[in-house]
Amino acid sequence: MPSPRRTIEGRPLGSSGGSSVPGSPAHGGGSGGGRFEFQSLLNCRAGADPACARLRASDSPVHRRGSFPLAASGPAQAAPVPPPEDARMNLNPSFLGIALRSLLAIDLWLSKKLGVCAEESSAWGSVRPLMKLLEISGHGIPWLLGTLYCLLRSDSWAGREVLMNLLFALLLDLLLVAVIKGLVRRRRPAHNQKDMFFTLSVDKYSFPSGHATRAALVSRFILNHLVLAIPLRVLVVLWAFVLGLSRVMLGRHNVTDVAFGFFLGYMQYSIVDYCWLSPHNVPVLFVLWNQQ
Ligand SMILES: CC(C)=CCC/C(C)=C/COP(=O)(O)O
Repeated sequence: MPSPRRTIEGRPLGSSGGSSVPGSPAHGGGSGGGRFEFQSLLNCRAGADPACARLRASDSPVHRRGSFPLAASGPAQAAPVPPPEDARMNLNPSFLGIALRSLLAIDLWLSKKLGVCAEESSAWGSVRPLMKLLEISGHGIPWLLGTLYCLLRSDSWAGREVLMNLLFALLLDLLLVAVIKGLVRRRRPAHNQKDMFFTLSVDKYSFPSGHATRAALVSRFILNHLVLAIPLRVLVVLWAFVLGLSRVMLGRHNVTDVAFGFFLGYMQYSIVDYCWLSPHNVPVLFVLWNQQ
């Protein structure tokens, strides 16, 4: 017969003798301390043991506020030992904590469900090449090289000004995404294949999606600075949306990476618009250009 788990005092846990020695599992000092305390509390019968009474008195939020009669009676009250902060958080998770954990669980579940072309053998594996083409259409390299090429070929000042700002927007986007990815360090989904074209070191992380930020930024930029017929404007918005969706379908990202990416890209355009580079506010850029 397996022997019952014992505390460092030699009394079995879960009967009536949960120890509250700091650093012991029952006190929450070891890994998973909150769970041990919770088990001890469940197994305690009211008034059966002073140690149990001490645990109840120090753990419950009601008792901590001092409004429970047991907390004010009995010899164990002489030196109540408060549990460590992390153990209290395990027992009393905040509303925000529960909401965030639920959102994360829904995010992971939905992202896995939507990752229908993460592999060739996946349900929609046959459209994977098309998704990868979309991936290249939102990659930083073609956008940077394309903008630089157009800038060098442009023969109008108005065109140069717009392209100079697009270049600034693309560089700002790369910088902000790299900083946030480096800070958050959220791993890409487990079902992602590591076959992405030309990545930076931070691109092993997934939050936020760089393709989604670029899609939102560039499409807002184009809609504001190019005169396009309505069908083309719809196409631009559609491209941005499908590009974001394809990130999840390819298994590169979770839904929240893309949603935040869209939000960030949208806000980045506002920054670019606010700091708009022109011969009036940054004459040096345009004077240098004139001298070439
Ligand atoms: C090397 C350059 C200039 C850009 C990297 C572009 C890239 C690979 C971004 C990662 O995008 P996701 O975060 O959407 O996977």
